[in-house]
Amino acid sequence: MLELQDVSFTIQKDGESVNLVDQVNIKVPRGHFMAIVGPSGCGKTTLLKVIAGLNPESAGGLFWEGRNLSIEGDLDASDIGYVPQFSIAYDPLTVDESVEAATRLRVKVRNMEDLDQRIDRVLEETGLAAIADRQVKVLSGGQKRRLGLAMELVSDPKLLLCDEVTSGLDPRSEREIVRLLHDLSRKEGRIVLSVTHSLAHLELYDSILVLHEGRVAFHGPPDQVTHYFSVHDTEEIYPKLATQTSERWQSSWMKHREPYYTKLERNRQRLVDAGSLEMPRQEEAPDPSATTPLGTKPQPEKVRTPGFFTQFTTLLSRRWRIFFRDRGQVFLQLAILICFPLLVTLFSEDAKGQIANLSDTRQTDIKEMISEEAMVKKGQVQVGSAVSGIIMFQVILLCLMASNNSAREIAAERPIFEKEKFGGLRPTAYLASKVTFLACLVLAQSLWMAVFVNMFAPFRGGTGGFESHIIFLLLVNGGMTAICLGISSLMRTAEQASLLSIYLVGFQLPLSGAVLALPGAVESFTRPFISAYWAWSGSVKALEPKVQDAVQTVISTSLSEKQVCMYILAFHIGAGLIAAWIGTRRHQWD
Ligand SMILES: Nc1ncnc2c1ncn2[C@@H]1O[C@H](COP(=O)(O)OP(=O)(O)OP(=O)(O)O)[C@@H](O)[C@H]1O
Repeated sequence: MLELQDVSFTIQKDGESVNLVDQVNIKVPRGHFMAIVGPSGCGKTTLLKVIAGLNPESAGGLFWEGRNLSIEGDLDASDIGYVPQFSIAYDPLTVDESVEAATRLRVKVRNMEDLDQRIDRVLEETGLAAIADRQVKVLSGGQKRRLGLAMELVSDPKLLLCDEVTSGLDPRSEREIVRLLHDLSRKEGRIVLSVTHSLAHLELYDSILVLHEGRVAFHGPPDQVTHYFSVHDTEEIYPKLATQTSERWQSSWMKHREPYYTKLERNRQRLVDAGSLEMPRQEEAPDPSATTPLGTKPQPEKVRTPGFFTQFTTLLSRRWRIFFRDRGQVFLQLAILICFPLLVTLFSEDAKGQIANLSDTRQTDIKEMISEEAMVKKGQVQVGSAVSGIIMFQVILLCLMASNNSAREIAAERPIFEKEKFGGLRPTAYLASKVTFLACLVLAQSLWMAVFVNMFAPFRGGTGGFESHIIFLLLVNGGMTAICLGISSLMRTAEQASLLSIYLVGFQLPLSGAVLALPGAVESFTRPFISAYWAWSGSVKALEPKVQDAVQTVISTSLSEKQVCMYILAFHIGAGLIAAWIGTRRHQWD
């Protein structure tokens, strides 16, 4: 049995305490289907989140089979299913793939047969078997709600919490979903609590909880609700609620509730006698008035959460599948991959001759060069500008790619991630899958940028210079990708994350000092944060001495040693990953 004793949830608003849920007392036995209804803003979702443990209660206690959840710990993630108002499936995946991923993330299966059986059973139960191959994006509203339920049922939850799963559906689909929830509550002693605006189909519920301004105004059998409120039709309940304060409704309910609870109990006994309630295997039908001390009854087979590696591989393969199914994303990535290096080579076309001349002049016609000092200086300036420009262009384009890689990566799917975290997903497995996916993009982009540009405008490096240049391109792309991932993980919305990441990239060039020298005070403050500077500086230091000299003639910004540049870029990667890790651990349901 689920029992709430004087449960309140309080927030601070304008320096005052406001009770969004106020002293709620209810008892819900196993195998029970309860509707939570009430006018908009009365606290239905808030109460559901308190029961789920997403909003920790400010006062009172929640009990599960007599066990105080606040003291003895919450239910296991697999024991609770929470179907939120938003869709928890990815549009490009099929129904089958969505349920499979949910199962692999939530349930430690014994083998492939066990996995298939679980998926098939859930698809059958929710009526989705016939459309298992259909993509989520083409499902109807009702089918999406069924899918949301299916993805929660994979772990056989004892407590299924549904938030507005019927809103926006046509009357027929709404009835089908309520009927489905009703049937689910008849299996394995499952408690199903459903928040709904709709006062239709109330007869399918075992009990109706009417909330008013966070307080209980009624909790009893559906056929008693009109009688209690002295109305002819359920539609008249909400206007009736507005006729007196919630305190009065609450105190009135506390006085009258016993006979209604007796009726609820009688109804329940009838169901048990008729064999309509299927109780959990190895568990006796629980006595609703009894509290069960922890561990005194044999427990049904426990569903266990899979390990890090299973969750990591499931998420990674799902990410690649979503990537390849999204043609727009694949096209954009390919276009960026091909066009950005192409752009650099176009701009480097003129510079090639100048760089070659610098080499020719020095090696074959040194005497003439000395006599024509002015010409040499001019040549040096041209070569220095060209080489520095090409390197910085590569660096900036890679920074742009980085922000495109990761700015939305976590923020855009935050609600789904929070939902999966609630279901037992480890944030470290999630982050590791993101890092692995992004590392592949970073590798492809940086290596191709370095190699492609080098084919048309060879990098004039000293010993090991080109290899160092590749490393700096990898590090700057990796650093910016990690930082943008951190931003994506910390920001509340994908729009905020994108905007901040674009600003970050936009400031790289002016603050790098490669184009214009910055005032000393500004430079020493901003430089540590400007990845582009460190990659550019490191790459310039990797040039052969005479080309490096040419670059030095056109810049007034000091260059840093290669080792220092590498350490700082590695630090940027680390800082970005730490920010991403902090963000993923943070609770950000809303
Ligand atoms: N974290 C919060 N901070 C401040 N106010 C909140 C918070 N969560 C909920 N509220 C407010 O508490 C009230 C109850 O919200 P809740 O979402 O529980 O209502 P509801 O009954 O589910 O509404 P609806 O039927 O419209 O979905 C609303 O006025 C809402 O604005």
